[in-house]
Amino acid sequence: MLYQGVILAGGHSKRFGSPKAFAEKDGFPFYTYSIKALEKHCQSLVLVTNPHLKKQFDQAITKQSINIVNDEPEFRGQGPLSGIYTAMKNFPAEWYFVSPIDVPFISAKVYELLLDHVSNKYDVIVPIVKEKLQPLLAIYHHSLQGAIKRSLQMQQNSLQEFLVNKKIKYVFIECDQFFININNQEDYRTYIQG
Ligand SMILES: Nc1nc2c(ncn2[C@@H]2O[C@H](COP(=O)(O)OP(=O)(O)OP(=O)(O)O)[C@@H](O)[C@H]2O)c(=O)[nH]1
Repeated sequence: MLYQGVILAGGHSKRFGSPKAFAEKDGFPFYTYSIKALEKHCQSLVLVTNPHLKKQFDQAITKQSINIVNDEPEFRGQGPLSGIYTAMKNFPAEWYFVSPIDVPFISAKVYELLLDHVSNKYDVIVPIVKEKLQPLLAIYHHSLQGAIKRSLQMQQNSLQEFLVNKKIKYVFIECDQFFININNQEDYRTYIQG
């Protein structure tokens, strides 16, 4: 089975104040933790970003095995769904292992737990952590590509809303540390420097 890693890196880090993919934990930029977690399971990785950040990623990531692309122009700036769609359109695979770039405590273990549930019965395998759905760190089946496209065409950009009526396997995960999400400077002080 072909597994494609997708790193969502097209956000503008407005709340953080500077590109958070390049903020560091223990001397390594945040995005490297997503690469590390996905590399263990995926034959190929794509980082989907925006034209403002692409050059910075091109210079920082030298591994040939990691593709760096912009969101499809027709859906640019429409959020994470646009990144997932771009990966599905340009990098054919059966399942897409998705990660954001602002979860520097992420581990390959999370995908290992989700992978156990991969089955053609489902469209998406999504973690639930402390009763909260985590759709940015989940596994998506390629058959969703058309539905994602239609949703984006209608400007329905919410990932949570997109998942309504999809065949979802919810995977309850105890360890919430993996999902710590750095959105602003206060999060950074609390979780990274604290
Ligand atoms: N490819 C792609 N990724 C996106 C897009 N919008 C957000 N993301 C990514 O999705 C993840 C979650 O997004 P947010 O937490 O809202 O990050 P953000 O948009 O940079 O942050 P704010 O500007 O503060 O809302 C991050 O990894 C972002 O880089 C987009 O339009 N395209």
